Order: sequence, then structure tokens, then C-alpha cells
Amino acid sequence: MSVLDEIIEGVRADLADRQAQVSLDQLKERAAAAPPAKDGVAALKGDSVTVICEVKRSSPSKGALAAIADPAGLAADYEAGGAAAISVLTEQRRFGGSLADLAEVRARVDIPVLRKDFVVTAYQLWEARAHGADLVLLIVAALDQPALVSLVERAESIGLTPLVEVHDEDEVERAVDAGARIIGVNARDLRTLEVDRSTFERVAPEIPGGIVRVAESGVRGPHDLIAYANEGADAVLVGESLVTGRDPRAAVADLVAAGAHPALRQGR
Ligand SMILES: O=P(O)(O)OC[C@@H](O)[C@@H](O)c1c[nH]c2ccccc12
Repeated sequence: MSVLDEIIEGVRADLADRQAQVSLDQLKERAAAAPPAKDGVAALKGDSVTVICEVKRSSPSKGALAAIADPAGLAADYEAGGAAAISVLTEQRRFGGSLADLAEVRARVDIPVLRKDFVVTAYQLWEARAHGADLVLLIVAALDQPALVSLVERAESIGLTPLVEVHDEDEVERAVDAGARIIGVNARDLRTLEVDRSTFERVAPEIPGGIVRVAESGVRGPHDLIAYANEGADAVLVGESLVTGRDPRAAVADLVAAGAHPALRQGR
């Protein structure tokens, strides 16, 4: 069994517990009371390379990264540093996240918020919207094609914009066929947890123009953002280096400044 399969097994068990507590109808009522979703595509695509900053306590590859007692405070620092969006890990077992983190972050920031989890059913999309998410991660490697297609459609129909994650050329084709408007290329293969920063350079050219291209994982600082930008990234998604650093607000500001450099605008 791959790491991804193991994670999803745990996700399904936790999901069954939540489904036993909160009915789909109750979730839909909460979603109806949530503030309307913000436009994630508009937030990520512009003249500059934009930065999505992640709230992540731990990861399967590294274990504990940061305690993050106040996720909303961290998100506010990210926003003050110039983040275009916030990614909140809500998976509990391996990443130490929760839906409560998502709701707290939503209540504190004005920029779009992404629910980062292993979504396998529409119930989780309603959960995301009920807790104020604007964007939701859908991982191609975790879904068969009919499930991917229906989750992309359902997400859009309830106002959520899916960020569809791929890590090879075949998965790009599946994401495009499913109607993705934002595609994230993850340098970390979730089946092995290996990070290979050359993944983006290889896979991104397969993404048709007009679709927002996000480079995910392995961004240590401005030099990695610039490399991804030169390979065609519209946005980068950064977690570990921000949560483990001493001054997240300044670290985000450095990334945002690098992403706004006029030299990167050529060819974009
Ligand atoms: O911490 P990093 O290397 O900056 O990576 C962030 C993000 O890309 C990573 O957390 C991630 C990308 N895709 C995922 C899917 C599930 C869980 C986590 C992820």
C-alpha cells in the first residue's frame, strides 16, 4: 500500500465519524449561511507570481514541523506579508489539521482560503464550504476519473474552485478533461513522498494556456520561486519553509517581492 493509500484509509475512517455526527442537510444549511466564496482564480492570476501560504503542523515525510497554537494569527501574518491565498491542512492524522483551523483562518483573513485535504466525496466539499473555504484541493492520484469529474463539477456548482493536483503528464490530461481551471503540480510524489523540483519544469508545459499553473512543494525561499516562475508558474504554494522559519510575515514578503520582479514578467 502506498503512503497515499494509507492516508486515504485514515481519512475515510475520520470521515465516517463526522458523517455520523453531522448530516449532509445540516452541512448544507451551514454552507448557505457561510459568506459567499471569493474568486480564487482572480486572486492567483496577475502580473506577478502569487504566493499561497500554508498552515501545516506536521507532514508524513517530516513529522512535527511547528506547533501553531494560533493558526488564524499565522494566516494573518501571511496575509500581512502579501499572500494571495491561504492553504489550511485539515487532515488530522498525518498533518495535524482540522476543520476548526479552517474556520478560524476564514474568520481572520480577507483573501481566499483553500481546504487542503484528501477529498474523496462530495460531503467533504460541503464541509469545506460550510467552514468558509473558497478553494478546495482535489488530488488526481487519489481519484478515479469519474470521481474526479464529478467532484470538479460539484465543487464549482457550490461555489468552490478546485485546485486540481497532478504530478505527471497523464494526470495533467485527466485534470484538463475534468475541467480544472487551476492545476497544481506537486513536486512531492504522494505515493513515495520524494520531492523532485524538476517535476514542474517537465509537467507544466502540458498545461494548456488559460489554466492557472501552481508549483507546489519544496519552495525554500525566493530562489526557488524564481526558478518555478521562469518555468511558467503563475503561483507557488509554500508550507514547510514558512512554518519552520522565524518570521513568517517577512519570509512571505520576500517571496512576494521576488514574484513581483519585472524580469519575471517577460513571457508571462
Ligand atoms: O511544505 P512544502 O514543501 O512547502 O509543500 C507545501 C504543499 O505543497 C504540500 O503541503 C502539499 C502539496 N500537496 C499536498 C497534498 C496533501 C497534503 C500536502 C500537500
